[in-house]
Amino acid sequence: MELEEARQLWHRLSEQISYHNQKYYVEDSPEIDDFEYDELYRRLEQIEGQFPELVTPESPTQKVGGEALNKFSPVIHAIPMESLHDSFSGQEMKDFDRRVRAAVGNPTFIVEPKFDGLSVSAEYRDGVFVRGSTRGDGAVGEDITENLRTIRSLPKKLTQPIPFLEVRGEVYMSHRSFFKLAALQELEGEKPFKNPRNAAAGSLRQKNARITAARELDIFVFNVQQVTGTELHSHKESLDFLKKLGFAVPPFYRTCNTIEEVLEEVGRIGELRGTLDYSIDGAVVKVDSFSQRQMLGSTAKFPRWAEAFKYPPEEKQTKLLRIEVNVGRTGALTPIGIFEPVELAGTTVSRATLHNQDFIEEKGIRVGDMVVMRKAGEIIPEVVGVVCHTEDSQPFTMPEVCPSCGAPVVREEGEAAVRCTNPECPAQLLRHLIHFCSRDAMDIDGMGPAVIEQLVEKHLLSSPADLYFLKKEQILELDRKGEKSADNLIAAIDRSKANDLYRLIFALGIPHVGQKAAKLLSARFRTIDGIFQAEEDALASVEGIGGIIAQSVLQFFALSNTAHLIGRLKDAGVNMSCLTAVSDSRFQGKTFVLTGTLPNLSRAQATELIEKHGGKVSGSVSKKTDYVVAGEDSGSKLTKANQLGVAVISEHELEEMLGENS
Ligand SMILES: NC(=O)c1ccc[n+]([C@@H]2O[C@H](COP(=O)([O-])OP(=O)(O)OC[C@H]3O[C@@H](n4cnc5c(N)ncnc54)[C@H](O)[C@@H]3O)[C@@H](O)[C@H]2O)c1
Ligand SMILES: [Zn+2]
Repeated sequence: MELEEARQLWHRLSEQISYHNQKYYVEDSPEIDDFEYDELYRRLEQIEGQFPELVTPESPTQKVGGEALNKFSPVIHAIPMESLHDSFSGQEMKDFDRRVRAAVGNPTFIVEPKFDGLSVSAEYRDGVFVRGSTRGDGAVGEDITENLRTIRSLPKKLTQPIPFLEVRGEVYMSHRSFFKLAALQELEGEKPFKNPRNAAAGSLRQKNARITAARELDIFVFNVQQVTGTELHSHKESLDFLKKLGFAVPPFYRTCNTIEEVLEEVGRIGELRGTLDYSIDGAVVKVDSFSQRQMLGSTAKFPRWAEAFKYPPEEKQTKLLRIEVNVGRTGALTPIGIFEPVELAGTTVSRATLHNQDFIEEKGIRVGDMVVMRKAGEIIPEVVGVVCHTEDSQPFTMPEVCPSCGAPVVREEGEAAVRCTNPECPAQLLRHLIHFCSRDAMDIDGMGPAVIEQLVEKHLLSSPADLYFLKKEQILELDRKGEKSADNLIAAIDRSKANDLYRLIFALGIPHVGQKAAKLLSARFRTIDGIFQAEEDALASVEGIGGIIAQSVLQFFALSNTAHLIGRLKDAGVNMSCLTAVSDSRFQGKTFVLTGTLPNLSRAQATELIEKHGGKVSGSVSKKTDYVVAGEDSGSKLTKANQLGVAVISEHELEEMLGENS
């Protein structure tokens, strides 16, 4: 390769790497997996090895990845938070061993798991936690003290009042907590994190530490950055010291004297990794003795006394036996591939999401195909691609009805997913109920997700209508529900029966019908039956309701389950009429004439009121006039109205026609 060619390649690679660094470190939402990233990085390293003149301080190989965000205050790291150099083969590990031996003679190594989370520093004064920060670019990080404080496994007070201590560790999310969070995010219609590492990073770097607190993070502490009043001589000694102070240190590590032992332990950790409840993306090999570490020193980016070994993602071939369709809690249908079981990174894999029809088509997947499976982010298996079709391979198409309830499904414009729209679909029940009771919908105080979940589990709720038939004794069976709170809950349910119609319409969860559209529909059609009977034209002609909403309303009311649900809500005594007259159109098509002086309203005010409700105000009385609103000193217009037999009303009567909320 010529220098010029190398320079171009260098530019391209460093641009790509910088882009992915931004996605990964700053946005916590990578687009490629670590393995692919590592390949780009290694190509850059190779080019720089061949053409050292290309290396600048700006090169991604010379900088620690992250960048402090200005939403947090900066923290200057007194001791730089370095990265680690990666090895991908036994040969590279042997090279590392040789370099170390050349410099220090006979080293002792410690081999630990490499936790895949977010690197942080925590500082203690007199044994009390005072400050925490992210690694950032290694020199300057972000102040995340309040966020770190919410992590239970990080001690806030040490067992000894050490005058000053700074430690380094990795914040992570257990797989159990990750799956729990992903389920919650799905329920709330949020975009779930791709893997536990992003979940940990995204949860920790929250401006609002209360969000962090809800996220169940953990930490392993593996290094003493600075300490006063104590002399430490080796890594092993410092891990013991940290443990005694109350820190969670790596749950296992091994002392090795030869590279053979090191490689054996690296292999063992590799086999173990699928069985752990936290993600590891490698093993770290460290020189134990601090005096030897000092002799080895550091490069601009990482210490020469440590090396990370990265396990390649495991890939295996297997056969796609069939595709099941799962209905999520948002009603989205997801095709799930069922495979001949294979061992991948320590666990047996037989299922993987195929996401949606587009994914299946892009990859050309057919039932019966031989495919390559990979475990991404160490926990979620994925299909990399098709190896070959077999004789009996069959193309797959998504069903047109919901596999859970049989209702027709719809694919919304611009969306990859198809959804079931049935308001009583059992798969979506929980989410529907939570929405139904929420503040902007039926506003049932005390009926939150936890209570609803218990009621569903006990089979006491299988439709929103069931809420209105709940008995106090049934509520008393729930956790932490005493007499008083059961009474309150029953009262809140009861109160919600009197809600205005728009709340009910919104609560039904009709696709595309938000609170605003619910208000417009309620005001225009006045009753649930009015909406039920409305034709598409009538629906679409309401200002603010477009064709899409009209279609969606029509589809929703055409479902037999909808009629059934509304029937039961009616039986329960839930209000089905519009109670407010805010900008409704009850005077649609009516013409008014104002005459004389009205007792309270000016002409302008009266006109505004009539127009607000869809009426027209005209200057002269004719046969087409519907009402003449007459005040004091009405003259010829009143006479004319009487002659033509047009209804004459007073201001008071006009107001009565509008009800209270005019
Ligand atoms: N997918 C993407 O787009 C993307 C982008 C950027 C970076 N990445 C990933 O991040 C890696 C580079 O990130 P990096 O510079 O933070 O390096 P790194 O994560 O590979 O290694 C350094 C880190 O390991 C952590 N660590 C975990 N356990 C440890 C232990 N027992 N002892 C010491 N340190 C331990 C430390 O906190 C340290 O910050 C890449 O190799 C890639 O895997 C991915
Ligand atoms: Zn369904």
